Amino acid sequence: MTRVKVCGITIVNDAVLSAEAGADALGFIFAPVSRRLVSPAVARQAGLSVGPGPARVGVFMNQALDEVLRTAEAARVSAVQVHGPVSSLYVQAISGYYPVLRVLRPADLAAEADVWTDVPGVTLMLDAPEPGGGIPLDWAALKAAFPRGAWLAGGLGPANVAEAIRHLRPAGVDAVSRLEAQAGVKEPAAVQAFIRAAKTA
Ligand SMILES: O=C(O)c1ccccc1N[C@@H]1O[C@H](COP(=O)(O)O)[C@@H](O)[C@H]1O
Repeated sequence: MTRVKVCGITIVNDAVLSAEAGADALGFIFAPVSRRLVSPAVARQAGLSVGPGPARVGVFMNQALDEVLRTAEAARVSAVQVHGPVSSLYVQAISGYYPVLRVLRPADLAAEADVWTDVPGVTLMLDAPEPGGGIPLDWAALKAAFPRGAWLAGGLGPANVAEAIRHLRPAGVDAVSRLEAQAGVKEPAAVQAFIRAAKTA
């Protein structure tokens, strides 16, 4: 069954409702550019409030390695998601401490996907060039190159996630924009419908 990540949690109660709806992972964005920026303290409290079930993923973009590790520790996340043009050494360093979701854009696939094939602790995720922008990828065009075991993000929501899964059979799906009432605030019905649609696809 496809695993489901609900990203951009900024409120403890949104973590609880996502976990109750069946989310396998919750995303906490620590990239300062994001409209869904959350503090490590709130992320930590949210993690404590959902019990041992869902993974807690810290999301970073173009941030220094020591900042990533310090923030992840303070927030007590269980995995780290890495966006941006960082080196493989940077990703490998983080994977010594946390399972990593390494996010690539379709344009990066040819150069970078093979680097991470069968590397323990690193899982690929395909996302649109503008993370958190709500723009879907061209699933049909990606089909031939989509790496086995990779996750999919980019403009996914209740209305299109089943179709995306049918095209690419990702190991997991991830969404933000289409699950929100406003930036950083979840729309409970959308979260529930997204998880239901992904799990039954
Ligand atoms: O959502 C953000 O603000 C964000 C900022 C910086 C890095 C990642 C961010 N979000 C990631 O965007 C994708 C999906 O977004 P959407 O569903 O297309 O809106 C997902 O990987 C989030 O973790």
